[in-house]
Amino acid sequence: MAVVYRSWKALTQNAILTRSVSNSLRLYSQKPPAPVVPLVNVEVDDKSGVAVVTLNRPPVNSLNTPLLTELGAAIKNLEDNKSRGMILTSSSDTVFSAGLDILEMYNTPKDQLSAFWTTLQSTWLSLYRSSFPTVAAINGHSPAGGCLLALSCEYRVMVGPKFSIGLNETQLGIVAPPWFVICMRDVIGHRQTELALTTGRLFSAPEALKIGLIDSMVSNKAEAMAEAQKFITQFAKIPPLARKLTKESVRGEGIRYMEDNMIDDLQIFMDLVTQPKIQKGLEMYLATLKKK
Ligand SMILES: CCCCC/C=C\C/C=C\C/C=C/C(=O)SCCNC(=O)CCNC(=O)[C@H](O)C(C)(C)COP(=O)(O)OP(=O)(O)OC[C@H]1O[C@@H](n2cnc3c(N)ncnc32)[C@H](O)[C@@H]1OP(=O)(O)O
Repeated sequence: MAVVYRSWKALTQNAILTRSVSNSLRLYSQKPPAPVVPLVNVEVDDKSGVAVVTLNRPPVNSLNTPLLTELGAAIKNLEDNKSRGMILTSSSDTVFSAGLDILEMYNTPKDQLSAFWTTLQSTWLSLYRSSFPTVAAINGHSPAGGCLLALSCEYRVMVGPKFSIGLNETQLGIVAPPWFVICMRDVIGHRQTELALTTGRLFSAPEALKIGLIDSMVSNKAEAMAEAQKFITQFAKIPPLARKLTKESVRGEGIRYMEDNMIDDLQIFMDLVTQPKIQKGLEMYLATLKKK
């Protein structure tokens, strides 16, 4: 028995030695690990105290769980530090955000699907009810979830005329949840929302300006940033608590909807999106995007 033990021990020690030599050799031959690039950049201007939060998930800033988690953390951080305001924009020249990452909803295990949706719910709520002023500087296309992010800010400046924005969910065979609808309705009104959502219409920037989906159209990102700063500056003289409570009151319906219905909303999402027919639709939509 002792012999067996000794030889087993020698064997394992030998294996450990071999493994550690080969690990070291592998380390020498490996490239240095790629730097971890944040999916969301936050830069706070020293003078104005305004934070520029830049979505940075090339190529199209599709919203997956890690990006939404980072965005949620960034907003919480600004909240904790009593931020003066936030401008939400994109590092891409052509896309603000392509909306929810369809790969998070297609063929996804249930626990991941559930984590994805609850992260979206909580990040959305923290943006929508943030105590500080928020502006979307929309410097590219902004369909579906991208439009939701923009609608959740208090002011929208969009680079035009060539980019588009809207809630196009029905075109994909899915449904914009009630809180998406509330956001749209509060900005463009009931009638326009019904028309826009049932057709899944994407609006060009001039069309969006006409129906009030955006507040202003500019010709480049620098102009968008300047106008966004200007919007936030007007709050310098407004007492922050009065501002925050007023915003919460105006946005009460959306806030209460989410607070009271988080679990039901998740359940409805899970039931709908896991249906074979919807999965097939998402598969076909992904294929058309790839074929372009
Ligand atoms: C009452 C009950 C309620 C229950 C609710 C239930 C369900 C609803 C669930 C959710 C609501 C959904 C919200 C959404 O946001 S769904 C996403 C909708 N988004 C879109 O339709 C936009 C699709 N993308 C585009 O139109 C274009 O990409 C673009 C944004 C106009 C940019 O065009 P561009 O030419 O610049 O890029 P490409 O098209 O070549 O794309 C590059 C690359 O990215 C991939 N991609 C694009 N968009 C997405 C996406 N949203 N998700 C994942 N991947 C995306 C594309 O396939 C390309 O990939 P490749 O591998 O070919 O490089």
